[in-house]
Amino acid sequence: MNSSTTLSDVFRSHPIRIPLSNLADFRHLPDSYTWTPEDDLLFSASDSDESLPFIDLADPHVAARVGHACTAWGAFRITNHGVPSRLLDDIEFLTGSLFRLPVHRKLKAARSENGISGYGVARIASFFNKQMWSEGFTVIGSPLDDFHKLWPMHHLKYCEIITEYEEHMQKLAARLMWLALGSLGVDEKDINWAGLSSDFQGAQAAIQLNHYPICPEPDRAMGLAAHTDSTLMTILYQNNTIGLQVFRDDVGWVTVPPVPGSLVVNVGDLLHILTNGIFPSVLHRARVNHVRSRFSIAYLWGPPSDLMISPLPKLVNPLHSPLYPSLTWKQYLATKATHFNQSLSFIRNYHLSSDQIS
Ligand SMILES: C=C1C[C@]23C[C@@]1(O)CC[C@H]2[C@@]12CCC[C@@](C)(C(=O)O1)[C@H]2[C@@H]3C(=O)O
Ligand SMILES: O=C(O)CCC(=O)C(=O)O
Ligand SMILES: [Fe+2]
Repeated sequence: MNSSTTLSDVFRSHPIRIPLSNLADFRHLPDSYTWTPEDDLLFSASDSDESLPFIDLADPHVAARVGHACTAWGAFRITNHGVPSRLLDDIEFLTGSLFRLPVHRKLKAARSENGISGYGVARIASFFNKQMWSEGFTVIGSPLDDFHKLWPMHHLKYCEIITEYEEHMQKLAARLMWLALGSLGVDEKDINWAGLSSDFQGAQAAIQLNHYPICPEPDRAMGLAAHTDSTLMTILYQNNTIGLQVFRDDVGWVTVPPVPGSLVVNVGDLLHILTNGIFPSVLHRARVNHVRSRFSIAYLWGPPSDLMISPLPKLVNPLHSPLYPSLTWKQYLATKATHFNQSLSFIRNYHLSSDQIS
């Protein structure tokens, strides 16, 4: 993850200050953590027993299956992905070790109000009146300084895990991107036109570690509220605890139970833009429970942060005019910091009334 300075600049003009509480201290759910449909329109939308596609990456028809899942769901689960299970155990161990530290130790690496890396609540917290039952840690660029603050004696061991995880995720993300775009007939020259190299060199990423502690009243609490990711793609590992849900307009909330060794892949807003709306970026959220702590690790993968992203010309024609203007990941993150889940419709409407986004 190089050029971290560029993505880190994004939130300088969008500071957030959300108090962190020690969730383990609460025996009852405080009002400030009690969600109702007024706090989030989709809070009580119906649950469905549909299941998210499960794709074996060794399947001979893998590209068609990925393409279908991206079009119909904007998400899918994968197996046979090549990420060693030992590495998944290591990243889960790192995540558990981090969040099990006493609060005063975690706060040594607290994210600053206008910063991007470190310990804190998810950035989307600023859009809700109620607090979410979770804590997070964002890694962009080298985690060395933050990890040194957390584990003065053992930080190098944890940095190695992050580096190895990142290397595997980078390769997997590029492979999945090719499967998804290949299913639409997009080839290397279309990608080069967009300024991306065929191995997606220069792509940037964030790693988001999430912890959802045991909750006294899970039905009234929210772990991570409904959102889409501002990425090209997100690859998520979850520990063996239920919580992730994806939303489909026609069926409601679909639970994505963990399957040991598998990963979940989400289409993000930028891939939605690149495919001119063919792939939806999936709305998802995390619920909590009163039995087991839940951990998840999201690899949020995007383009070089200053590269202009726009609908691929191959996917634009007289019947399908471009739905979105060109913009960089940095510009999109800044839009998201103001317009949150309305960001795509905001830039779409802006595009229809003008041509450029500043
Ligand atoms: C690159 C990024 C995506 C993200 C904002 C960030 O700058 C770093 C944290 C990411 C994350 C992880 C949790 C959910 C999310 C919506 C959030 O609040 O912070 C995503 C952001 C995003 O995808 O917009
Ligand atoms: O914890 C989860 O299952 C979801 C996490 C997530 O959506 C994110 O980090 O962006
Ligand atoms: Fe997400």
